[in-house]
Amino acid sequence: MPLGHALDNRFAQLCGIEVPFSFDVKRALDINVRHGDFDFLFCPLMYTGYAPNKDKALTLNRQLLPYAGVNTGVTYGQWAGLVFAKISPTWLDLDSEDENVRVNAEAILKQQIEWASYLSVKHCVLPTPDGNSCANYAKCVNQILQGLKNMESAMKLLLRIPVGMSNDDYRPLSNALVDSWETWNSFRMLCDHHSQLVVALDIKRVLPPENSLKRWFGEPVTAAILDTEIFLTKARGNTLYLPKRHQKLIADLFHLDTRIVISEIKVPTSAQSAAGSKSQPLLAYWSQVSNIYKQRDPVSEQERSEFYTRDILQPSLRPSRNYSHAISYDDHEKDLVKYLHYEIAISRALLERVPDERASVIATVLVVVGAGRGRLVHASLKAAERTGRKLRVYAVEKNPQTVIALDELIRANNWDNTVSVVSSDVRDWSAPERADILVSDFLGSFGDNELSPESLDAAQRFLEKDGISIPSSYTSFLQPLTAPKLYQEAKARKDILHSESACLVNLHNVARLTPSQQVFTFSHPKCSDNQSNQRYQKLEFRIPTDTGSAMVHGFAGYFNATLYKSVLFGTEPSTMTPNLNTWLPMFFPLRTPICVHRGSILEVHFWRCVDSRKVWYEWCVTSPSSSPIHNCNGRSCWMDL
Ligand SMILES: C[S@@+](CC[C@H](N)C(=O)[O-])C[C@H]1O[C@@H](n2cnc3c(N)ncnc32)[C@H](O)[C@@H]1O
Repeated sequence: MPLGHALDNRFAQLCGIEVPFSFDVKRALDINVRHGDFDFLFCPLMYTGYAPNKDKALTLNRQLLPYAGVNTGVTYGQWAGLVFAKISPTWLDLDSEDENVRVNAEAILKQQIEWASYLSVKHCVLPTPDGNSCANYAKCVNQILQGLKNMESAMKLLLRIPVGMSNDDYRPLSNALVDSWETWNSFRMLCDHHSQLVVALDIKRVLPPENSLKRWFGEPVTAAILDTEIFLTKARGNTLYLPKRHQKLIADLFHLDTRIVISEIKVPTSAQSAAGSKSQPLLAYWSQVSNIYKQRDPVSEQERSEFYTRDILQPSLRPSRNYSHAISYDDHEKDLVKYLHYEIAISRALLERVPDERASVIATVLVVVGAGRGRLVHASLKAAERTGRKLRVYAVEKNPQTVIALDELIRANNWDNTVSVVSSDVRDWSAPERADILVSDFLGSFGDNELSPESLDAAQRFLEKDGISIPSSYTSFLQPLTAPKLYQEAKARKDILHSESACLVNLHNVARLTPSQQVFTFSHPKCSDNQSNQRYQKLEFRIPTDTGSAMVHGFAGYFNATLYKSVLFGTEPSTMTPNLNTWLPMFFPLRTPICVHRGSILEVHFWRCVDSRKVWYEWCVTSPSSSPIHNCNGRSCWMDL
């Protein structure tokens, strides 16, 4: 049973089969998909043995070419959903010195795509370009891509790119070898990053180093073709298996929604006996892939709910304008992990501040600044109960709508004796007494990007000299990314605003090129009122030598916060707190992507700028080449004070 059907997902294209040319596509579909184990067919649409007359240029559309699929009874729905068309490579020498060969190749490439489009095929796999010379090939594909824009069916062109080496090619790593990622990169740059040009990876037996492989996780890898030669046979029992690294690669590709294709083209006869059936020689290969799919970690509810937000640029929050709708609070309040961390931090602060013997006499003054609908007030009261300490709470909130809900919560729970609701901006509030503990939740995805430093500066004037701020510090982090999808999205808007605005993104189809590095740290309470909230940081990211070259489309931004002493949480990937859901990573784009080479240094400058009305970031790259300084004077994105 096809993998998609077996998993109750009849329309999923999870595992396909590459078959040789056949005029009778319906029969091939019946054998492999309808009555077989595969979700789709990957097949040539033109007889592969066909060769045009080398001495004569073809007249486009005049010559009848040997196509498959003519009058075969395959429905348009089946062409669209069950067939990936393979554009035959044998005579497609689009960069030939010989003009006739080149012109014929151009004509036949176009005709094949037109034929596929006429049949409603949605995926056409293009032959691998020659790494040394492919400009004319790219020019033809680019012309086709421009034509596709206006067509109803959004056909994708998959460029077939080998990854690793087959046994025959194997030599210890040599500089002379063309890095296939570079071939892909130069081809997509020639086609101006067109979103319908994607990748079909040809997975080979000997895989490149881990970092080099990881680059593909940022690319639009729509299919991965597994040659049967990558499967090994156990000495005893004749059982097929996949090497560990291939297993992991396939699992990672499934995670990116890549379709896996098993190629029937070179099935060894030994495999037929391993499969135990001559009629279905690929069953054993299919089982290996299917097991990898079934063994993936189950998708959590949270992941499922975030599925449709993957790799979509969302405007970053602006504290002065957000939280005007109840829904913003609904989203925040779902994060139980966040509130639990606050509760633990407040408990520890209470225990250290008030000794056991004075617990019944001392009431700690705790101010929640930006109390929202009261979740931090609740966490504070739970901490008091848990530690047996007394509290006097002020809940300060500037949004009058939210204050209604906050007030309601306090009265409904009979907390009025302990909690006073203050409907005011904290900057304008005259506190009736000094606070021992200040609890706030102004952190943004990049730590300080929702004006936590400025808001807490205003609150510090009513904090006791030895008072505690929760959080007590937070640090932002940056990490260079390959993220062509995000780049395409920003570019499609065709304005400077989108190409240099920091956004929130559920990062999925991206490659993280180096570990992240710290950018700005803020601590509270501040030692001196004069300490500025402006910051400047220069960072140097070294691209690992086994990565090869890579494209940087921008930077992911994260944060880590210390709530109180050892109570920490954050989103920085190497230390991130599990199930902390409030914050998506930030994305700081580059207007023009920058190519970095293995072992090189990527030098980045980041500024946090402040004037009397607003706060904003500016950023640029100065090595290996210089970018413009982005978001000059906060012209595209800023936070109002
Ligand atoms: C991220 S929400 C947190 C709400 C609440 N603490 C929670 O955890 O559900 C931040 C809240 O701070 C409020 N706020 C922002 N700046 C403020 C200021 N200067 N004074 C008072 N409240 C402020 C906003 O209106 C919003 O309700």
